[in-house]
Amino acid sequence: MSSQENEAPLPEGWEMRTSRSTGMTYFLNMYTKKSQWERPEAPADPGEIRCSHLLVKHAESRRPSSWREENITRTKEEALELLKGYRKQIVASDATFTDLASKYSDCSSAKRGGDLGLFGRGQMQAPFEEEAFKLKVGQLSRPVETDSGVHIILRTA
Ligand SMILES: O=C(O)CN(Cc1ccccc1)C(=O)c1nc(-c2ccccc2)[nH]c1C(=O)O
Repeated sequence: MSSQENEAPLPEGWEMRTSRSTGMTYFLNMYTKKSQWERPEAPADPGEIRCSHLLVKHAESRRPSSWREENITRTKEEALELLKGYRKQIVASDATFTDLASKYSDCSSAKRGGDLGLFGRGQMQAPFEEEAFKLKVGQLSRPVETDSGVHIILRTA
């Protein structure tokens, strides 16, 4: 029994492989298919993820206007209260994320149930990216503030 087999399980998203040419053990990131010799300490970076979000804008949003409302005047606190209410409904299964995002999100993605498609790091505003890349698939974020407004994020892939 080599030391490798009886060590702690690998972090999520990694697999152990043996090099056909050298017989050496290496580690494969199952998302990006990148390999490395060092035993990984953290879950594999997924490279790209897919999320949906529900954005509630407010008077301090960089662009306080949306398909829903020409001139958005609610305060940031009111926006946060609205968003917490939507999150409660989703967690209690009283409504679906897609349904509420379609009806209430101030982002143009509301037309797609909040779906933003696949994105990698460096594409979204930093607070949004930071929260989104922490989520496991199927997990719903806590409210996140960006220059656009306040969001809840659902990781879908
Ligand atoms: O922040 C601004 O100056 C204006 N934006 C940026 C924007 C505007 C149109 C389409 C995409 C992004 C928004 O306010 C905005 N941000 C988002 C957004 C923010 C974070 C993640 C995904 C979308 N959606 C919107 C929107 O109107 O539809």
